[in-house]
Amino acid sequence: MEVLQASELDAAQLRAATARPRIDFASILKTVEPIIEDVRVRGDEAVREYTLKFDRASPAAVCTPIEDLPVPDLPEEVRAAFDTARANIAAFHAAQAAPDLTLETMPGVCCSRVTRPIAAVGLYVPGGTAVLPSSALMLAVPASLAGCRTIVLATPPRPDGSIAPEVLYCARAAGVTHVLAAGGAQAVAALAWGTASVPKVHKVCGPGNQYVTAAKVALAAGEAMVAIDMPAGPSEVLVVADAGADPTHVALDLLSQAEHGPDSQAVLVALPGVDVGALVAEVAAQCDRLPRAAATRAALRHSRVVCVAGRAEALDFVEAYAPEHLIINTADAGEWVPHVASAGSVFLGRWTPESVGDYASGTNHTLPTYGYARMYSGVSLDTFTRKMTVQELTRQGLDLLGPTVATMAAVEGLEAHRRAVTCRMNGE
Ligand SMILES: NC(=O)c1ccc[n+]([C@@H]2O[C@H](COP(=O)([O-])OP(=O)(O)OC[C@H]3O[C@@H](n4cnc5c(N)ncnc54)[C@H](O)[C@@H]3O)[C@@H](O)[C@H]2O)c1
Ligand SMILES: N[C@H](CO)Cc1c[nH]c[nH+]1
Ligand SMILES: [Zn+2]
Repeated sequence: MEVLQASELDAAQLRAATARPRIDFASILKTVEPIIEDVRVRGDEAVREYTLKFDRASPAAVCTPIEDLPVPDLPEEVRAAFDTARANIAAFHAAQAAPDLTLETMPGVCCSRVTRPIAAVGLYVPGGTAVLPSSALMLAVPASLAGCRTIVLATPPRPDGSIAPEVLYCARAAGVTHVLAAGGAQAVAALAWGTASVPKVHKVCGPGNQYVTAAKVALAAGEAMVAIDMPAGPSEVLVVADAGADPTHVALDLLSQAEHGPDSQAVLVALPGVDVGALVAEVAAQCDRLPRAAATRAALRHSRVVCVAGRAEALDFVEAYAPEHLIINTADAGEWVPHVASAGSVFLGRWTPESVGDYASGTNHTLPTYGYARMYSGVSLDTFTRKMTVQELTRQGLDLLGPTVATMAAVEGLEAHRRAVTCRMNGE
């Protein structure tokens, strides 16, 4: 891990210090666009072919109603863990439901805002390098709570064509209606266009690798009439540590996101008194013990340590980086939050490893990466709903508001707009 001094960085060096591993979006699009078009034209047949090509699997069916899939038999301990996580995620997301609102803006002019579920949604659960049943919970629990009727979960099948039983268990428990045995751009395209077996959805949500993310962005910008949640790409973490932070805790927190894959990134912001040399050595030593050491080491190659003079400099760097996950491992962690503007999810104090949010505290782990935490929120109940406004005027309300509307319509030269008002007011 490269070690930098925040105070010595000029503007260009700061940009470099906050940069993520470069993604050649144009070249990924060149791969992804023909897949999207092929799935639009040939539907399930194309999905089958790409699944064979990229995942070396031939599932019995491309997409299956969940009730037709086997009920997975998992060890009691694993079921209990999934059930605890699901309960916490459900509790935190159910509490996010905002009441409808009604306001009389002028006498007799009544405006309301009501919430409606998105009828059909697609949930992408990554499965290329690791099976992520936790992502099934993070997506399906809020979709189900929001009241989405059709919930299609897509995930790459295993080599024998089946869906990982852990994903299936979480999908069933959380209210998924269909399972699409496909990953990558072909899965996202099948969800967005719909095929003979895959119900067309209105929104595709969930994290994934560069092909998944590029397909989501390309489809949302095209003719498929589909929305996406956000660009949720390779996982990343920024840890702020003070001299009192346990070096092993800090090292493992950094590694917990680096181990997601070679394109992940881990950044340590070290406050005065941190023994940076010892910490970097601890990261390397802990990394060597991991089953995914090679991929993790690759992620560490573009990870870095930034030494800061104090809280203000640390916060400036956090803002410039806008991390997906922000861990504040300091004695005064609680005092930092009011000063943090841009992070996907924040983990405070000595006893809050990022892993708890990845799995089971109740917050959502589907979060914006790559600096998108500046403008996107993570997945929540809102991800699966729309707000619809409603208005009703009384005769008195129209008399009061009508002249304003008629004048504005006249300014815009839209005569039918003006007369729709005046004919009601005075039969003009
Ligand atoms: N931001 C978040 O909230 C969040 C949450 C969980 C995981 N993640 C990230 O999700 C990612 C998961 O990636 P993954 O690869 O393990 O699984 P994935 O399911 O996203 O991707 C696997 C699919 O990629 C496609 N693919 C692979 N190589 C291809 C190629 N050469 N051409 C075209 N398509 C190809 C295949 O179709 C395959 O099914 C990781 O980067 C992880 O960090 C992010
Ligand atoms: N850290 C990932 C979100 O960026 C989510 C995850 C799933 N499993 C473990 N971690
Ligand atoms: Zn993780």
